[in-house]
Amino acid sequence: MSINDTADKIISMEIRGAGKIAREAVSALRDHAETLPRTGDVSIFIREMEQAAGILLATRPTAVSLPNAIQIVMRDVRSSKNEEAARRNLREKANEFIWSSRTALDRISVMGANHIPDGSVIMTHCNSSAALGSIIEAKRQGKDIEVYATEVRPWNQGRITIKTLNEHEIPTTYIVDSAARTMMKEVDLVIVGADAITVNGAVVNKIGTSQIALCAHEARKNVIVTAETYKFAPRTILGERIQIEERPTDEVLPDDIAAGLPFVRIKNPVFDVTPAEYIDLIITEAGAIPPHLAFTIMREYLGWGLDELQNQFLSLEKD
Ligand SMILES: O=C(COP(=O)(O)O)[C@H](O)[C@H](O)COP(=O)(O)O
Repeated sequence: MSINDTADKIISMEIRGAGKIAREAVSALRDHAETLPRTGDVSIFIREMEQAAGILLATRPTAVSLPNAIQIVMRDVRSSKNEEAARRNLREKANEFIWSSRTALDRISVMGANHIPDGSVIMTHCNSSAALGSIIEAKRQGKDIEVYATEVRPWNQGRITIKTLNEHEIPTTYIVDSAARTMMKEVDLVIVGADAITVNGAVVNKIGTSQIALCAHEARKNVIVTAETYKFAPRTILGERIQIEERPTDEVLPDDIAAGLPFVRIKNPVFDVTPAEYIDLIITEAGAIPPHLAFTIMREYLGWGLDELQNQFLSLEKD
């Protein structure tokens, strides 16, 4: 798919969910490289690819999987000696990312399932392939499980979730978002995905996740986050904050109704932040970690955040 088509589909949410956004963006970059005529000048190729990456990066601001995936694919391209090497590098890195991101999901699903005891009642929120993968794998292992799935206003991603759960014949109860606390007493554990994880172990995920985590904490139920390592945000080491996407207000209330309510302001933040103290475990393809070990994942798997930090200090010393 072309860069512009992919970007449009990410903006309109036809392509959504942090993992899928990353894979589709990478595959669009790989396809885009193939459409560029050979000029023999590596700097032209890099410039064109940076421009394409910029279009994809501007689509949605919160899921850190998007800039991370682009960085993974573009990092070595930027230092390639000639055009052929740059092209080869991009193709190889893109294929590797897509493959490893799928492998990561499989690993997380197995590890996640191992953390779901037989007989569990699970609550999930939004539509996360990593969270659903774990639930489906638990069922495949023969565990007797049940799920409470929330509606997820205003986009109703919960409908995609219940459709998938239904396809796997997993008994599911569909509830409105505001029923989460009432139903928490029926639940044994919460499993959700992530759009970003910060250096202090806070998890950014679909709006409402933090309320559910708070209810789970109050009811002493475990909260498990399933997230590939590329959902961790190394730039938070440098103090960068995760931008919470605000979407159009007519997703919450149609414009014609809003127009008749001049004193009413509508807000539509679509992600929220769950502090580390409300999270029991983060399951990544590299293993399950307590949230306060987020830094370790960044250091081991996403080293460039630290390179940047190092470079910043080096340039300070030079000044
Ligand atoms: O919050 C969402 C999706 O939000 P939106 O629908 O606004 O993109 C998902 O929980 C995470 O992206 C993780 O998903 P996955 O595990 O599939 O990467």
